[in-house]
Amino acid sequence: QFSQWLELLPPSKKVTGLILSLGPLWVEFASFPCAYLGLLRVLRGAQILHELLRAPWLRALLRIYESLLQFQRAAPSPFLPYASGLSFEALLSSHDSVAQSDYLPVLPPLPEELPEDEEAVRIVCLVKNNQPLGATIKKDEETGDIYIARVIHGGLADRSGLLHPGDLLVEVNGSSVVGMDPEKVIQILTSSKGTILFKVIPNSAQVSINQKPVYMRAMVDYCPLQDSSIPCPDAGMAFSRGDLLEVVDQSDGQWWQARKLPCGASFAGLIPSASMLKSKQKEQWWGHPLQVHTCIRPCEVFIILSNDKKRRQSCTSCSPNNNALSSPYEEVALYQRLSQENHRLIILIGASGVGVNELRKRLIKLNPSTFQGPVPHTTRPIKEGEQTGRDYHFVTKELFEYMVCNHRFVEYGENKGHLYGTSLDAIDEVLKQGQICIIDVEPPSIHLLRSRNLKPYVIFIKAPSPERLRQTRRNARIITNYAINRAFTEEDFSELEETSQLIEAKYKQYFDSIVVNDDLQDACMQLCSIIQQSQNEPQWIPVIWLQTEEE
Ligand SMILES: Nc1ncnc2c1ncn2[C@@H]1O[C@H](COP(=O)(O)OP(=O)(O)OP(=O)(O)O)[C@@H](O)[C@H]1O
Repeated sequence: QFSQWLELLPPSKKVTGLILSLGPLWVEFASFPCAYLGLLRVLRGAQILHELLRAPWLRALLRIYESLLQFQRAAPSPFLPYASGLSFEALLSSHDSVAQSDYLPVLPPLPEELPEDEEAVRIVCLVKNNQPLGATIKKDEETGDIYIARVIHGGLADRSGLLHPGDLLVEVNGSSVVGMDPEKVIQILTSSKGTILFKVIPNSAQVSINQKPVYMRAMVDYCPLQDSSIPCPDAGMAFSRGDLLEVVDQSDGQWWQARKLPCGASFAGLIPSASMLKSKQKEQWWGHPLQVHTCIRPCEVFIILSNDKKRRQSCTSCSPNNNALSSPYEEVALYQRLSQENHRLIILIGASGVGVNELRKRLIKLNPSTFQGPVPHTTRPIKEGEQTGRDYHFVTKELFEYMVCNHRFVEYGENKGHLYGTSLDAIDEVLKQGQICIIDVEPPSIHLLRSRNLKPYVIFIKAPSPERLRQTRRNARIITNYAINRAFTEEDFSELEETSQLIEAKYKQYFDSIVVNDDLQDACMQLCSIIQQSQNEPQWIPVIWLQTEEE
């Protein structure tokens, strides 16, 4: 009904008509919430009204309306029409129907010729709440002018749609701010209560670019409070390796705006762009500490309105990759595996002795038709009862070395004079049979396996708390370089805990999931369900894995 009525109105009266109808609608919402909302849902107009009410321009209009009403109540003036009992709705509709009213102010006619250098001024009224305003300001040191430097995506200023980067800030609450220090402007804002009035000269060169968000996985840690080059530390957003970031604004080549996912904050924070972060990494890499931080004082100020089995040797001392030169962000996209596609490779990572192999064996035993491990290659002679292709691929030393030279092995090593290795071909064989291939490898091998074909899903098997580790492994046996099947010693436990922490700290950006191996049965069940999810539910993967070879 509402939309039909709105459609019948001539274009000039649509806004007026909408405003006129809003008052009663609010009242009805409040009076009969359940029944009325239920009825509204079936009306076509409800959708339109909902969209309209979310529009920034209408919100701004309603805020102005609210402020004027407050002003009217607080200071009735004989010169204003609504002070004489005429409602604000009537004032807005007065252009046509009530234009002849005696109560209307008589405005001087527009001059025939407007001076060309006349600048439009915009008055912006924002209601102070507990959120930051979501804009930064900076001073032009030559002219003393204060500008809006940045409008933070999703913040109050952004949602109002009334403040834009490059707008010249002329007055705050009626006081001129020209030539003032940005910190002083912030002081005025912090000390003022209720609504805040900004007088700005809009940036005429402003272009509104509607950017699509880009999703990135952080491959490095970042803390704005430790970065003196950030234009406004208060607006910065800290992140750690592995965090998923929704980058909502890349218009500035140096400082992007992003939110962490899953989305908690309604507004974005400043993060360094990929090129910016890369150059910071390079600076650190070349080790010129005096040149790293050149900017001593932030130049923008954030406006805040209030406050076979061999023991594995985990290598954790070397860097996973060359951090200084690798990309600080990895663009990702949601991927849902199609039923006709190969399953994603499952990689289990963990400190030696944490139980990676035990969990892998249990999963395969639990459901051998679904889960399988790749058949390893070896140069040792075949034993009685063994079958080539089932227990091992028994190959000659020459063939093994040829495969090494051709990078066919994910990992290989020597034990008692014989070579053993896990090949990429053996992984492919499992996947081609439609099974889920599960492997456990050393952390650095992740890099070799991160490919478009395998789309690996990495699960970190984490050590439980020190107490639970000792309790649960009381009867467990381990294989070491020197002894087969001996009980864990206190030294083993300490080493296991330390290595587990180091692996997590260095490789967490590659982990898709973490399973704490406390109770073996529980860990196995948890692993099983995570693996099913990895294959059947949408997951974030590097965009590059979704591109074809030519791209
Ligand atoms: N949650 C658990 N509770 C009790 N015992 C466990 C648990 N997880 C593993 N174990 C036992 O700990 C021992 C070491 O486990 P496992 O062989 O799987 O280690 P690993 O992580 O593969 O390390 P490595 O490759 O060095 O052998 C095994 O005896 C295993 O049965």
